[in-house]
Amino acid sequence: MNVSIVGSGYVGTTVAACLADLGHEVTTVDIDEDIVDAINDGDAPIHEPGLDELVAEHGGERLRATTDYDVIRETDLTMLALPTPSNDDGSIDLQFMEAGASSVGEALAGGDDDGPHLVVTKSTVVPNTTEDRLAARIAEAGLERGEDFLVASNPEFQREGTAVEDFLNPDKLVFGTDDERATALLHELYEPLREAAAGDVPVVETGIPEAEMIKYANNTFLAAKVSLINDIGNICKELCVDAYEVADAIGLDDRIGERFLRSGVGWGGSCFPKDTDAIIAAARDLGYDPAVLSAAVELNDAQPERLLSLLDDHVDVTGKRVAVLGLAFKPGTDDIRNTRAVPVIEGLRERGAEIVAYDPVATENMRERYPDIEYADSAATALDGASGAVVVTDWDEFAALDAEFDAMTEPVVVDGRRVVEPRDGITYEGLTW
Ligand SMILES: NC(=O)C1=CN([C@@H]2O[C@H](COP(=O)(O)OP(=O)(O)OC[C@H]3O[C@@H](n4cnc5c(N)ncnc54)[C@H](O)[C@@H]3O)[C@@H](O)[C@H]2O)C=CC1
Ligand SMILES: O=C(O)[C@H]1O[C@H](OP(=O)(O)OP(=O)(O)OC[C@H]2O[C@@H](n3ccc(=O)[nH]c3=O)[C@H](O)[C@@H]2O)[C@H](O)[C@@H](O)[C@@H]1O
Repeated sequence: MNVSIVGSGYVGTTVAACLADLGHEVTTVDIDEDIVDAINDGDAPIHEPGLDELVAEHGGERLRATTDYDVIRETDLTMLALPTPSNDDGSIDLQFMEAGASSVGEALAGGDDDGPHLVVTKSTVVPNTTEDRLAARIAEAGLERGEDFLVASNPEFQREGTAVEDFLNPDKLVFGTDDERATALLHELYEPLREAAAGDVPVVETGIPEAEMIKYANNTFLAAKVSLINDIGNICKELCVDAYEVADAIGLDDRIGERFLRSGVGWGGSCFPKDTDAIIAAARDLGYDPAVLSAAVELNDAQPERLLSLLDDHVDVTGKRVAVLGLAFKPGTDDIRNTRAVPVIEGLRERGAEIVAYDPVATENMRERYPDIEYADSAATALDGASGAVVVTDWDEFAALDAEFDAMTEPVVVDGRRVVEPRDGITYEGLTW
């Protein structure tokens, strides 16, 4: 098939490169010329394992990029993979989606009338957005839904750090449609993926708002699961009980499941925080206050300060050098959006600490946000002379740290991710164990 994808960030580029690898002709449309040039030159615009190889192989050939929306007229369907950030009150900000939908409408209106063009919402949007807001923007170009264009929702469940692997081997595909022609096109699009996937890939055929809600239910359920294990972990810490042994045991109950039971400094990233806020705001708008989700957010917001209060128990960090190990919101990515490192850095600054931060790949992104803190080029350099270290991201390399702690002035390590091995010579505090 010939596919266009509007928005070539974390999701758009990964989906585009994977679809190209599966044999489709794919063009991404982005307003950022650097991203467009990178893809056409065969360079991935973001850090994501496995993506460099795919973009190197297909970029400029089966995978192309452009700033020109008109290209979508030549394609069989268009996916919208545009940002859906939060407004100040937590509600979803649809300005990028609406601008993209308007541009798609204008591009389609400028072409020949050769049947309806399918526009698929890949981005995470609150239920009814695709039909009420995006279809309306497309129609403003003088197009008729059903005649000139169709809309559908096909939410994406990939995680950063494993996005390529996740996209190619999803646990489900969700097709939210109101028209058999749209359903058929989505089946055609994903047929090569289902053939190549390691296991069976079930397809959930449903309505458009249901598909949109499935995405929020999926993300908020997982976020709340982590908050629940953090709540249990905080109790465990008070009781001197190891929350990880508890989690391993309850994870054996397949009604609970072993995944997403790692307690610690909390969930960050580009999606859990904004999606939880967005669905809470949407619910409150309708007069319903979701108590469990609100509590999950509140608990998550408090974990970084719990981490720092454990450090306070051992060191007065005022005027002292403190190492922050890990800046990315999770390992395997350079993404710092809503990383727990930000409240940790803020809390250390409030305490008057001199921060030295280290991350294997996210340093440059964090330097843009905090140009005035010191960045080390290795964990060893960050620890050298530090009075206290806090672990914020569970990068594998932190598990191998050992003699490096000997260079600390006050060897206190507070681990927010259970990654450092406790050893003789350091005071080790786990957040929930
Ligand atoms: N990041 C992730 O792993 C996942 C994200 N999602 C959802 O996917 C959506 C996109 O997220 P990301 O890829 O992370 O966003 P992103 O911010 O990485 O990428 C968005 C891209 O859209 C481009 N853009 C903005 N306005 C545009 C316009 N009018 N026309 C063309 N291009 C435009 C930007 O230049 C950027 O390259 C969001 O709704 C997010 O919630 C869903 C699953 C996973
Ligand atoms: O909508 C999205 O963007 C994506 O959001 C999450 O993916 P992602 O944010 O990339 O990463 P996760 O692995 O889910 O981790 C999110 C946060 O939870 C934290 N986490 C995760 C698992 C756990 O056991 N404990 C824990 O604290 C991580 O450290 C991280 O800060 C979902 O897992 C994806 O399915 C979804 O597509």
